[in-house]
Amino acid sequence: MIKTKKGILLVNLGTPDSPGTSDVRKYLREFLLDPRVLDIPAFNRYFLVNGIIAPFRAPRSGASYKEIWDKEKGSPLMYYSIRQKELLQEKLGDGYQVELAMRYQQPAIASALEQFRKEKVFHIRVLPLYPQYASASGGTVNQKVMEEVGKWQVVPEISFVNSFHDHPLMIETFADLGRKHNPSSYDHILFSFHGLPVRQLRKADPSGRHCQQVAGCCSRININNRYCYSAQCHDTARLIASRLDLPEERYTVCFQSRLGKTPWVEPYTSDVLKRLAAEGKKRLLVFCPAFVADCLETLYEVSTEYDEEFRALGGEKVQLVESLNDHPKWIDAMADLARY
Ligand SMILES: C=CC1=C(C)c2cc3[nH]c(cc4nc(cc5[nH]c(cc1n2)c(C)c5CCC(=O)O)C(CCC(=O)O)=C4C)c(C)c3C=C
Ligand SMILES: [Fe+2]
Ligand SMILES: [Fe+2]
Repeated sequence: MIKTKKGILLVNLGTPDSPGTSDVRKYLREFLLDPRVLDIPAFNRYFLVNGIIAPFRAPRSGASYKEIWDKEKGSPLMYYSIRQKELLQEKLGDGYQVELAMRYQQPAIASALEQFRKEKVFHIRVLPLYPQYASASGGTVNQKVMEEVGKWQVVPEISFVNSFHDHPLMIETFADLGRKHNPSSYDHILFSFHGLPVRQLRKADPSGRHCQQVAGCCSRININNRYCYSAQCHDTARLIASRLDLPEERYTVCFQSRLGKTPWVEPYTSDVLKRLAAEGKKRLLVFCPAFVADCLETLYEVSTEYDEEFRALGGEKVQLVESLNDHPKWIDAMADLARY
């Protein structure tokens, strides 16, 4: 029997090369021209991205990226992902070869796969770094990998992780990170997930009649909705809350980062902030369990924008719980997901 290393391909979203407008525009164009992300007719997508989003959003997003950009290390999403790759390689040892890729921009999925081919690694497990499944996140990663290996003469033996929203070690890591902030000293706890257009949830519903059409459709996960993004988000939040002994009335699940005017999964985090401020709540602790590394959506949108929004409404503090980043228990969770 010929012994070879086993390959692990970690894939996260990607980030611009710099916070400069032209790099951010390049990044946004590649990202938003993906039909799994902006799932509208191709003509409308090209018009929206090239005519509106790239020219108008890029300078604004660039200014936000500047706020979180580290002078030496660059984008937080990138440097935490590199660290995760290094630590996972250390943990798994010589029997495995770990590569990191980004779905958009660099390092490209094709180059990471090429590394495996060069090293004669023909067993590969793909681990998209998104706990909850969405076609716009893990779905597009796995599709891209299939497209790339589909061009090879020898198609490798390959497996894909779809999602890991309830992985016990990941749940425990979020709970550990939350405990550091002493949740009982906050008036309310939010679990703020990245949002998703409602039409994408509907398309992922195998029955076509349940998700977003029946009240409370996905507040509980079951065999029929187990790959529903919203159902997985609610389940992740419920599991973290239960590790922290938080009763239901002490926390709210909500969704941030809406883009455009079409309906996205509700409740929107902004609306929840308004309701809580009106109820007289002053201090909020916010988990962002759709992300495994701190990034623009946590460090800027939550820590800066939502904090300012909430203070303007009479609140005192929005405190972000840091992401999984390089927490040793999260590296154990990754190793558990990776080993085969
Ligand atoms: C149609 C638009 C978008 C969908 C659908 C979407 C899904 C989605 N995104 C993530 C994770 C991340 N998104 C990030 C940034 C980001 N997301 C969108 C749009 C959609 N995302 C935009 C336009 C941006 C860019 C930033 C901005 O201009 O505001 C990031 C952060 C990247 C970074 O460099 O820090 C992450 C991570 C998930 C998990 C997801 C589906 C569930
Ligand atoms: Fe996003
Ligand atoms: Fe649903």
